[in-house]
Amino acid sequence: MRAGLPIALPGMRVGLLGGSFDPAHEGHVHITEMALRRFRLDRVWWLVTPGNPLKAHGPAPLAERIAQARRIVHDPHVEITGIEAQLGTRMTRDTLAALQGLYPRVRFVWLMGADNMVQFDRWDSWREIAARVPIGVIARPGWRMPARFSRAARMLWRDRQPETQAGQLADMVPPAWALINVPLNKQSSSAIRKRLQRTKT
Ligand SMILES: Nc1ncnc2c1ncn2[C@@H]1O[C@H](COP(=O)(O)OP(=O)(O)OP(=O)(O)O)[C@@H](O)[C@H]1O
Ligand SMILES: O=C(O)c1ccc[n+]([C@@H]2O[C@H](COP(=O)([O-])O)[C@@H](O)[C@H]2O)c1
Repeated sequence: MRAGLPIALPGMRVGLLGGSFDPAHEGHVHITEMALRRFRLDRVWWLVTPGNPLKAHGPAPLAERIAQARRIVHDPHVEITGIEAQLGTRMTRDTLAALQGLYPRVRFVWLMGADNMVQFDRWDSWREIAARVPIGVIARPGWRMPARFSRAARMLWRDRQPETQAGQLADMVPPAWALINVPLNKQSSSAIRKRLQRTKT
């Protein structure tokens, strides 16, 4: 195992929550706890990205975002990582390929909020991502229906699992995905950034 990377035992179910976390907020903590419980995961690793390939504006420095995320997460089952910077990957497809090479016996599940499902078909090699790992989608206010009827969801409709099967998602052979309904949380990093900007001016 490469120095500095998280430890995972063979057979562990690890959820990967990729994000800008600019800044991390209670919504991230909430969906992480929901994902741990409903997808029956052993761990969730936050992958704090050096920068979302689809977002034009660069986020705050990685070290700052990681330090702030660590201040708000207290669950020992959750690890805040800068894995993509460590591995030198930016595209999710490349990150997953690298992680699956490094942890061949770990069962990874890609996690994302429903808003990301709506633009998933614009991600690099998104069909390959869906073929590599099961995907757990978590409800977000205003995005449940758009996610359900998104282009990616339509193209992967055969692979959609009923919510009642969410606990088995990590054991399924991909492509497989499930959308879980959870108590909604309105927090968003862009709203926080806007508020901070207003207080500065
Ligand atoms: N309140 C929330 N409910 C559900 N999912 C969320 C919520 N906040 C963030 N997520 C999900 O967490 C992951 C990381 O999100 P990200 O760091 O982009 O935060 P964000 O609040 O969505 O940021 P921004 O407002 O800048 O887009 C994404 O998959 C996103 O969909
Ligand atoms: O690989 C891609 O093409 C790709 C395109 C858009 C977003 N992503 C990933 O999606 C995750 C969520 O990003 P964000 O900025 O919405 O928090 C984060 O891990 C990004 O690297 C990945």
